[in-house]
Amino acid sequence: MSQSVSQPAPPHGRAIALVAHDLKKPALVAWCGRHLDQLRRFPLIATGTTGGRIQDAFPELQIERMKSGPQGGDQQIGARIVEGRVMALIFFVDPLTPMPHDVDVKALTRIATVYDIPCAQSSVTADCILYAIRDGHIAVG
Ligand SMILES: O=C(CO)COP(=O)(O)O
Repeated sequence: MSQSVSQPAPPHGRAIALVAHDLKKPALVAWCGRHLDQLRRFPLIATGTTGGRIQDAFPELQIERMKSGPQGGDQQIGARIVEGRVMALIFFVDPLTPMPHDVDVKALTRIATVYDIPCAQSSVTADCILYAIRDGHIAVG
């Protein structure tokens, strides 16, 4: 008879979306590492490559991965925002490298603004968003 191993229930409620351009991925992985206790309490979604990097570094996190950003992943996260399923967007943007999918990047940050979703583009601002969630200033559900 096999022994059942109890898994923690997956968190529910609105997600924290995690996205980073290539040169910023190490900074986002490091940021996640500093906030594992808080991040594991929320559903996490990410663009494909970003989510893979975070998952590799922290296998204990449950991350729903979209397509890669240039393949439509930014748009998938934008759609989740429109559906009311995202409470914060952590998007470490590389402002110095031209992106072939620049329109998608703009569309994602634009739709976050349209829906008044807190959006952080750096570690310090991402910290502020987590403090705001912790202190009840951002609705989780
Ligand atoms: O390009 C991105 C955001 O615009 C991120 O996509 P990846 O996480 O797939 O690299």
